[in-house]
Parts: sequence; structure tokens; C-alpha cells
Amino acid sequence: MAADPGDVAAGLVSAAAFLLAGALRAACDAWGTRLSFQVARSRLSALRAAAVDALASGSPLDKRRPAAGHAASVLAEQADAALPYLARYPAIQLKILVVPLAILAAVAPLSWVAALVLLASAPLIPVFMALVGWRAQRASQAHLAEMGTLNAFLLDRLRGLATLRALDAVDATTGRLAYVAQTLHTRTMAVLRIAFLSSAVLELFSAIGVAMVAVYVGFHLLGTLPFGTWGSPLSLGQGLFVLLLAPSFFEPLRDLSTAWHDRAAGRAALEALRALAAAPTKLVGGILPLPSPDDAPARRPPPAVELVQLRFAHADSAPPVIDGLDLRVAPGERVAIVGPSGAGKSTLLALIAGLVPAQSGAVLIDGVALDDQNAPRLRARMAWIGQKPHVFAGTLAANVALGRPDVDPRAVDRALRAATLELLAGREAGRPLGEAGTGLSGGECLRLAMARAVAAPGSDLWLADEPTAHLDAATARELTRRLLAQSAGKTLIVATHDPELASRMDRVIDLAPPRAAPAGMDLAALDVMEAAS
Ligand SMILES: Nc1ncnc2c1ncn2[C@@H]1O[C@H](COP(=O)(O)OP(=O)(O)OP(=O)(O)O)[C@@H](O)[C@H]1O
Repeated sequence: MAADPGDVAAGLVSAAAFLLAGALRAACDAWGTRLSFQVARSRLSALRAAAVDALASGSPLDKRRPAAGHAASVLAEQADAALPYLARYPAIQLKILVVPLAILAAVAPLSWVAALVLLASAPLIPVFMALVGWRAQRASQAHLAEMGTLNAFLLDRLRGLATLRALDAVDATTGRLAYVAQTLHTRTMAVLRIAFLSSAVLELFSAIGVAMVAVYVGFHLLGTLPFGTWGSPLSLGQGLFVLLLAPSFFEPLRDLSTAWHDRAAGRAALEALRALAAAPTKLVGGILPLPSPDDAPARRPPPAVELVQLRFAHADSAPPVIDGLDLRVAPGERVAIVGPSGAGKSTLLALIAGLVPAQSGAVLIDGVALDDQNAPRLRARMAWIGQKPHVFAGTLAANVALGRPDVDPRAVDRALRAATLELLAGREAGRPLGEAGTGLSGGECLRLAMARAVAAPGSDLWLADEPTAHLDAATARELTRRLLAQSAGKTLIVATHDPELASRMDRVIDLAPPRAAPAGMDLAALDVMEAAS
């Protein structure tokens, strides 16, 4: 029997429409995926940038700062886990709201039984997923936290390897490392177990749902289950239509299953990023860009520094380290801050530099209050010579220039000569320094810190924290000479235990708490007794 040409044409049109709809769907899927990944990537970049900003603008004196290894792990590694979640989950959520309802609307007019089967099996899935997801998120959070701990632990112990070796603590550290690695392994397996479980739950329920619709449609077409339609029984075409739609009904739910693990890991990663972004104590003025040196007047006198009733405690509950301090340092004056260990010398320098805000009182630089608004401009005038200068990966010259656009190679050469590092620079020419300054002596590291200050254009307030610490007498004397020569015409405030350096300053401020003489003895007598002992 020859096919009716009209039927053939209609069939071809339907097939073409079907193909076209399939191609359109694939194209929309591809476009949507691309778009959602772009949006997710820019959102993740913004979150990363906020976390980096918070880390950079957090006070270096804040003990609650996240460990460097943990922060690096969250930013570089864990944050990536948020990308699939941000990119896929919102689309799947939308699909889950729209697609099953649309399919129900298409199936219900043909067969209320098929619609009922779909409707009955669908809600079970979100209920089970919510139960699984709740545990999955906790497991992912624990997993990510453990990953951060392992990274921080490794970085910390690698930095201190020499100490561990010298004190024969390598075995104990290896044992601890094995324990941390084993905990991470257990946590990873817990996350994987939940991921497999959630997939299995969804697959099972969607397979049962599709099978029940198939059984109903099959028996209905055979006439065994004649009920379930609105009058006339289903035709073969209608039955096939319902059957083909059934898997699509569950498809968004199955997508949800694959995205479920992403959701748990993604939310945990976002949580970790948000925790990084919440820096509790910030630098005064944060990390607003320093003004260009071109904005600074070419010639100006060095600044005066005034501290008015300054009070600072490292924590609300801790006793104040600086309490009601008043001090005026004249323009160009050189002042040594002395006092016993723990008296607050480094803390005072940090307060003057705005590395941490004071609880009350004011720091005035050239009469201008060091507050959030003025700090970037005032900080552009400061140079910091730290007690433990960080040596970055790179050459000696790069470590002096520090990527500052206004420090040219000639300024670097001048600074290296000023800090008597020219011989070392010649020897190491162009070669990268060892990690964290390995290969540099303690004195060379301090001279490098001084070279950085010399190269700083426009710096006329130098703050130096124990620049001669741990140096032999001759090197300390030489460094003192260089420091005084290079800081000529600048205001210099030095925290020091070195009596020789202190004696070369214009003034010495003692932060030691006033002593109480024992009853019946005056302080002069006490001094004589101490000198004698
Ligand atoms: N980041 C910090 N968080 C909490 N407490 C701190 C912090 N830094 C220092 N302290 C505490 O504040 C006090 C003052 O410390 P600071 O480093 O200013 O003393 P210092 O006079 O410079 O000591 P040293 O001569 O030993 O370097 C000490 O009791 C110290 O334990």
C-alpha cells in the first residue's frame, strides 16, 4: 500500500520542525552556559578582589589575620569550587521551577494518571536532596577548612624547617603532617560518599518515576489499564508523546543532582572567601592608592610628628600598651624610642605609620591628622625600615625597587651604594636571591631595608624598628653611620635597644613605665645600686 503523499509531507515537516527545535535548544543551551559562566566568573573575580583587598588592607598587627597558607589556598584553589556553583546552579533552579510545570501542563490534558504519577514522584526528590544537601554542605565546609589547615601547616613548617631540624623535631612534625593529611583524606572521602549518595538517590527516584509512566502508558495502550484519560483512550502518538516527555520531566532534577555537590562545595568556598573578606582591623586609610610623587611639592621641610593623648591596646580586653602618650618630634629631629622588651616601641612606630588605628588620641604629621582620609597622602612621605624585612623572590635590585614606577634603575643603584650593598649587587648581578632572603646575612637584609627607604622618592619621615638588632658591634656602628648620613634632612624615629645608636640621636624617649622605689629609698639611690650590681 502506497503512502499518502500528504502524510509523508506532514511527517517530513514534523521531523524538520523536531530537528530545528533540537538545534535551537542546543544553541540556546550553549549560549546560556557561556553567558552564565561569564557572569559567574566576573562575580567570583569580584569576590576574590574583595578578599585580596581585605587581606591587603588588614592591619599587620592583627593576630586574627588568616594564616598565609590558608589565605593562599582559599584564593587560589578553593575559590574555584564556587565557579560551577555560581554558573550552573541559578539556571538549574530556574529550570526546576519552569520545566516540570510546563511538562505537567502538556501531559495532564492527555492523561491525568500519567500527570499524577509525575506529580507524586517529583516532590520526593527535593525532600531527599535537602536532607542530603544539608550534610553535604557541612562536609564540604569541613573539607575546605581541612585543606586550608594543611596548606597553612605545610607553609609554616617549611618556613621553620631549619629550626625543626636543629631542635630534632622533624619526626614529630612528620607525624603531625601525616595526621593532618589523614584527616583531609577522611574528609575528602566523606564529601565523595555524600556526592555519590545524592546522585544515587536522584537517579533512583527519576528511574522509578519514568518506569511507572512507561508501565501505565504500555498497559493503557494494550487496553489493560483503560482509565486515566479524559474520555477517549490515548492514541499511539499521544502515548509516545507522554513517554518521551517523562524523562524530560526529571531532567532538571537530575541536573540538580550533578549540581548538588557543586552547590555544597561552592557555598563552602564562598563562605571561606567571605570570611577572608572580613578583615577585623584595618590599616588607617586602607589601601587607597598613594598619591603620585609629582603631586608633592619639590622642596619642603621634613614633617613634625605629634602624638596627642595616644592610647592603644592590642585587644579590647588587653591592658593598653600605649596609654595617654603625648610626644612632639620637631621637623628634621632624630629621636630614639627606647625601653625594655615589650614596652611598646614597635607598636608606637606602627601607630605613627597608621598600620593600626589607635583607640583614642591622635597622630598628627605636619599638623595633619593621620586618619582614613589623610593617611594615603601622609604615608607617601614615610619610609619604613622594619626589624625583619621581607625579601621577595627576585633580584636584589628588584627587591629595592619593589615595582615602584617612580624608582628608576639609577635610583636603585644609588640606594644600593648608599646602603653599602654595591659589592653584593655586583656579585649577585641579575641573579634571583634565595627564598625569603636565604643567602643574605642579617646585616645585609637590614641594609636592603635601608636601601628601599633611600630609593623611596619623597620620603622625609623615616621610621626604623631596631635597625641594628642582631648585628655585631662593628656592623651596627657602620649601619648607624649610614642611617644617619642617608636620613640627613629627614625626620627620623628609631625604636632601639642599641645604646650607641640611641646616643647618636638628638633625643631619647624612654617608654619604660615609671619605677616605684622601695619604701625609704629614692630613685637615685636605686640607680646607684643597679649600676653597682
Ligand atoms: N600583634 C600583636 N597582637 C597582640 N599583642 C601584641 C602584638 N604585637 C605586640 N604585642 C604585645 O604588645 C606589647 C608591646 O609589644 P612591642 O612589640 O611593641 O614591644 P617592643 O617594645 O617593641 O618589644 P621588643 O623590644 O622586644 O621588640 C608586648 O606585650 C607584646 O606581647
